[in-house]
Amino acid sequence: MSDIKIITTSTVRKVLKYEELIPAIERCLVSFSRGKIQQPVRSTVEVEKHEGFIAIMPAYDKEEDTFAMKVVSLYPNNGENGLPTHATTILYMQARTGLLLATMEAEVITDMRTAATSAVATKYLAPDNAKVLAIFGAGAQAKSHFYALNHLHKFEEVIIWNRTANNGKKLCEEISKHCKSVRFCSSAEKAASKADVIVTVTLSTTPILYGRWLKDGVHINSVGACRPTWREMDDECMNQCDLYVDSREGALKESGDIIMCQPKKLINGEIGEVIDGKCKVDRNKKTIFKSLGMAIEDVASAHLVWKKVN
Ligand SMILES: NC(=O)C1=CN([C@@H]2O[C@H](COP(=O)(O)OP(=O)(O)OC[C@H]3O[C@@H](n4cnc5c(N)ncnc54)[C@H](O)[C@@H]3O)[C@@H](O)[C@H]2O)C=CC1
Ligand SMILES: O=C(O)C1=NCCCC1
Repeated sequence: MSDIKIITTSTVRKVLKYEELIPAIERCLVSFSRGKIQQPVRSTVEVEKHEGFIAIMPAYDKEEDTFAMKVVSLYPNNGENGLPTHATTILYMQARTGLLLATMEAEVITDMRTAATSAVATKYLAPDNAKVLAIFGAGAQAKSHFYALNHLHKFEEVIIWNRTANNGKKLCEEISKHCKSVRFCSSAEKAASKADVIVTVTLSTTPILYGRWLKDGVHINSVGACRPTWREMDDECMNQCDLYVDSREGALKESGDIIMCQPKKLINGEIGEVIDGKCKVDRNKKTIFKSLGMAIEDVASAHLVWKKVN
């Protein structure tokens, strides 16, 4: 047995590329919805004293014979102290023996695989000819979402809204090298009402996106609000849209946007069912992809990284 490898952030950054990651994510979303993935809904431990939580996320891909487990902590208040709000590690194990092959620093994997998942959802749910992308938030996920979505589709205009204008403007500066028209907008309403595709990637626990702002046919990737009492979208937004999720089981346990919605909001399908042709989509309708994040996305990403370093 060779030594266990420690794979650092800089290695992950070097080897993980959207051109391979996006198809790998698309494949595993289908496998998940076909029941070919063994993945419990993640277990979460609340650390009330510090307003944080820690979750463990294991999954086994029966077709690929790959296994990994991610540990993720989310401490929203860290941001105020200049610390990362999320900390993540993946244990990549040999499925055949259960032995540990590698420990991977997983922040870049988490940013990229979440954005790749939203890119896949956008490919299947967004209106044809989407021109304007609005991103709500300016953190790690906002950045990765721009790059993943820009990889699949060239938007004519990208609008960033963020609670803190300075951070929003900094993100605009960075991504303006890759898109002709990028601007910061201090009004969430104005940003949303122009957009064909909206990405919400904030740590807000109350709605920041309202149904009354939405354009016809808009597609929303809602990536934040991963706790049963947290919201990113108001009831009107939820009720105007057809709703797709990564995992029904996960969404019904964790998504405040779905659990708290009045009247009760029905899920149209899992994105894996859409890709697989088992669930028909009307692209003229407003759609939401509610992403909670799945361990199998980490398994697929870690496997790509592992193949590159071996
Ligand atoms: N669905 C998934 O697979 C995953 C979801 N996430 C979620 O995505 C969201 C963004 O994560 P990161 O970019 O890594 O975090 P980050 O800490 O890098 O950025 C957070 C962003 O939220 C904004 N924000 C914080 N509090 C806010 C409030 N009350 N109202 C409006 N904006 C607020 C900040 O200004 C910042 O732009 C989080 O909710 C996170 O938990 C993260 C990883 C995976
Ligand atoms: O899937 C993940 O990774 C996460 N999802 C929700 C927020 C924490 C990280």
